[in-house]
Amino acid sequence: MSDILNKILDVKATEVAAAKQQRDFNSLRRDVESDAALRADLRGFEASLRRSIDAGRAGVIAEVKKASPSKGVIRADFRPADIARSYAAGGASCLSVLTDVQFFQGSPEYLKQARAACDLPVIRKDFIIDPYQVYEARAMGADAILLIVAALDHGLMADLEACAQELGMDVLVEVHDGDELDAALKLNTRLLGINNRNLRTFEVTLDTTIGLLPRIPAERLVVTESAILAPADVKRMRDANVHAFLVGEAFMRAPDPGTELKRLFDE
Ligand SMILES: O=C(O)c1ccccc1NCC(=O)[C@H](O)[C@H](O)COP(=O)(O)O
Repeated sequence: MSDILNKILDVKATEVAAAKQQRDFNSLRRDVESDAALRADLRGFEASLRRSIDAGRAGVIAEVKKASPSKGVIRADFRPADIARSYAAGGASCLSVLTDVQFFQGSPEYLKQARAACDLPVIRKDFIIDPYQVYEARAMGADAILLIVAALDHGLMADLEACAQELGMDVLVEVHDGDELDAALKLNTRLLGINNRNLRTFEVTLDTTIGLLPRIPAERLVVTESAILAPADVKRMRDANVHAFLVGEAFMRAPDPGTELKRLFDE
């Protein structure tokens, strides 16, 4: 069965092959590793989330997302730098910027623009299947990458994690069910995303996060992802001891995303 995740992964394989034709891996790697300014320019993604939580607030990864496969165009008037400034003013801990072009109408340029407009650490939100994309992520300024367990076998996922961590980036590993959780817990990263959206069917339920919580060791920092739309959703998660959130649509549909962030998390 060819679902949306498989379609996206097929396109990613083609994109990576084309990118390597434009610029080979060794050249990209040399440039990233020899750039002293880039090496020094890391903002600490996990550290920023933990600072918010240690201060008694929610850790909010605020997403910069124009469109998605499940919802189509979400924000037609899409200005990443303005959105980033609004999120920073609204109290976000970190940004998530979609860099996928074909399915989310994102762009690496959007990541650069958003990061340049504020002091927040940024995760490259894309479908990473090759070390080449990890180096690309750092080259565009990313402080963290997302690894989706449903898209990767364990050996590759461990290699991608090692590659990101060698470059000083944090890794958010994303799961949706118990088997994926078992695989994710074999990685070193402490950032564990639970996606409430099934990436194959688009169904959403916050029960996904709640159901997996008892199996997660205390040292992991759980990030609940997708379908957080109202203060009641935030309360439900915080009552269950989940204090880190990745939110896109609810903010992107609001006239001022940072004001909506405050409304959702301060009410
Ligand atoms: O959102 C989709 O339609 C989608 C489809 C296929 C793969 C991934 C997809 N979304 C990525 C995300 O998980 C969300 O952008 C992120 O968690 C924020 O979700 P939301 O707050 O519901 O916009």
